Amino acid sequence: MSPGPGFATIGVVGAGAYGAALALAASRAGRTVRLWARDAATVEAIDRTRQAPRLPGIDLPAAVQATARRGDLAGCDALILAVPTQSLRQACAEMAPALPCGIPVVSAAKGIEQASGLFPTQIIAAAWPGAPTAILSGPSFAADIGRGLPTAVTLASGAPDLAQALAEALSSPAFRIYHSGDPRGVEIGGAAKNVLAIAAGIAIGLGFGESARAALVARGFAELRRFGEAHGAEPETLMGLSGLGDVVLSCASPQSRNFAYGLALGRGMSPAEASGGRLAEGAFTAPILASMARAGGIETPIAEAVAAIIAGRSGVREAVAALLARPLKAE
Ligand SMILES: NC(=O)C1=CN([C@@H]2O[C@H](COP(=O)(O)OP(=O)(O)OC[C@H]3O[C@@H](n4cnc5c(N)ncnc54)[C@H](O)[C@@H]3O)[C@@H](O)[C@H]2O)C=CC1
Ligand SMILES: O=C(CO)COP(=O)(O)O
Repeated sequence: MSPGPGFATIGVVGAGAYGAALALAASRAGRTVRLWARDAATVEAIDRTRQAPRLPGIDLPAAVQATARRGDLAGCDALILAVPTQSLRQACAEMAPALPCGIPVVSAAKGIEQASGLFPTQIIAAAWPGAPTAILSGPSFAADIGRGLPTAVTLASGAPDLAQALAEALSSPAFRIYHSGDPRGVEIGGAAKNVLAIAAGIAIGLGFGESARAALVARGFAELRRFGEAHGAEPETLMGLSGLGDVVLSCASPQSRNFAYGLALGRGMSPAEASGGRLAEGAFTAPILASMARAGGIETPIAEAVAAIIAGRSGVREAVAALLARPLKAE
């Protein structure tokens, strides 16, 4: 594919699993990519092995150049921030002074900032005034993208033309990017699905079986819709790749770190042990999502239960018993 006008060079900030996968995807779409890591050791490892430490076994092509120098991103036409949600504000603050005014900034994070209740594009807007913002989200494991398996995600911006141009610039045959003008809907799906994946993992870890998982996913999706619509999300967005699509993926697969975290909780590990040092975004999102829902009078009992377990206010069996004791009502 030949680079379209304007997006020949893409900067990716964060050389973890997803940053490396998106850098590779962008290179497959014909872009030149600068992959920025905050530590020189990661850059040295990529230069030496041509693989990112968090995405082992996947070779990065020469079009992906790793760097720890912010100045190397100055010539980029758009920036993708592939860092955890709770680090997004800091990443913006670090990058903004080094980059040209008006460069589009795309978040790939799936969560809600705990301190503020802001979604990723809102964090960028607050921390990087003047930057056009977008969100990329949808069912896509970094390893699947890396292996070139067929994957589809959504890229949304309040400026729909920007979303379309970026989606076209970053798509390739196996990595299909749909575009959307509903960033809030896309980012709410990405944030909430991680909480539901933890809940699904807990149910399976407790040995409750597949029928229980299906019930939890369906009732959890009803929560996601209530929360999303109350925050201005379009129902069609919530039913799409970034909502329903990602719920289906993350609640079904132990490849999901959030699901795996829930699985470990359900099998009796403490919240501190359960992550095994891996990022489980839903553990950070659950408490703030539940508290935002409570403040808005939105019922989210599954998110409440996950938040209570993570905070140590409830054991897994106790939390599930409370869910099962809820009054039966019209669906
Ligand atoms: N791994 C996956 O399959 C997918 C991940 N995501 C999302 O992508 C985001 C990042 O996740 P992963 O890459 O998987 O996590 P990861 O744990 O593999 O990597 C995170 C990277 O961010 C870097 N980082 C943290 N704070 C930073 C900062 N202030 N400045 C620069 N770099 C910083 C870390 O050094 C690390 O390299 C999360 O929000 C996650 O939900 C989304 C879709 C799929
Ligand atoms: O977001 C993802 C898949 O779409 C990755 O899920 P985990 O962060 O749970 O691994």
